[in-house]
Amino acid sequence: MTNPNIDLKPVSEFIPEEAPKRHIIEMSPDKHEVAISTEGLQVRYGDKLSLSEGDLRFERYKITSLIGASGSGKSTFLRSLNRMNDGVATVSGKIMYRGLDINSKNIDVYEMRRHIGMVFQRPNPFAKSIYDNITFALTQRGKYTREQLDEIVETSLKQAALWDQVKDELNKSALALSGGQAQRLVIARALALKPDILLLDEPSSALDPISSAQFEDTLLELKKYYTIIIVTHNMQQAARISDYTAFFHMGKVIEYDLTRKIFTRPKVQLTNDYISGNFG
Ligand SMILES: Nc1ncnc2c1ncn2[C@@H]1O[C@H](COP(=O)(O)OP(=O)(O)OP(=O)(O)O)[C@@H](O)[C@H]1O
Repeated sequence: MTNPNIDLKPVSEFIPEEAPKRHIIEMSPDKHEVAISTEGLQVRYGDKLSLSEGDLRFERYKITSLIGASGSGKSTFLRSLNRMNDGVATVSGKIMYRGLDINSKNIDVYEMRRHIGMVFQRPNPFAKSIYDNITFALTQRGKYTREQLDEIVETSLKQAALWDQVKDELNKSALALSGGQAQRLVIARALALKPDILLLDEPSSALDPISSAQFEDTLLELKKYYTIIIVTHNMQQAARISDYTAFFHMGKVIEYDLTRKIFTRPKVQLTNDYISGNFG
């Protein structure tokens, strides 16, 4: 007979769920130059812990893709890297950039974002001319001559592979650009601030296949000068452009390795299931 004073829980609740196996690449300082890293990063929306991802390192001048099913925490992670979750979520842990914890209170977030730029899923040009879109943020905080601005506009548009298409109509409204051109413009806008790291959140999901292919070529060109971390749902894209891939699942990175290893011989079954389309 059971004792009615004891609230018996099902036995299954006493057995801890087995933590999924993980495999995270080691990056040794003598072999890999690390551009940005996290230490004990956790993100909570209200009471809900949505991301608990300890220590990850991202190599300089490489492209790292963040992949995983919807809701696995990719954007939450990416947005935390340049404090886009401030005011939206509670982000604890360290984000180390050039020896500084940029998640600490005394950081000038605006200044930090000049170093770590972000481009969102949907291109969001300002209702201004192409030229002013690129120079707007610069002129808000600094003094530049017209010649300096002209030079920055030209260089950024060239890097974003848009210069040839728009060089004769820089005063045209940016709202008249096509989707692919607008995405390049917002990249040029981010590049004008001369960032070190570019964070891209599904940047080509709204583009047609041709624009998307051109966009991938642009990224491969940009990685000569920038460290790129990109969220993508497109497995082929991750396989084509990235040096490293991190697979997210339920707020954790399950596997993080060289892209060719992730896509040819992943070490964790869950990764294999995801890339072979068994879930997500
Ligand atoms: N602003 C928010 N407020 C509350 N919960 C949020 C917010 N943004 C994300 N979440 C939750 O955090 C978890 C991770 O979401 P996140 O958007 O980071 O996933 P994701 O992998 O980027 O998904 P997707 O591929 O669909 O963009 C989800 O459970 C989501 O509901």
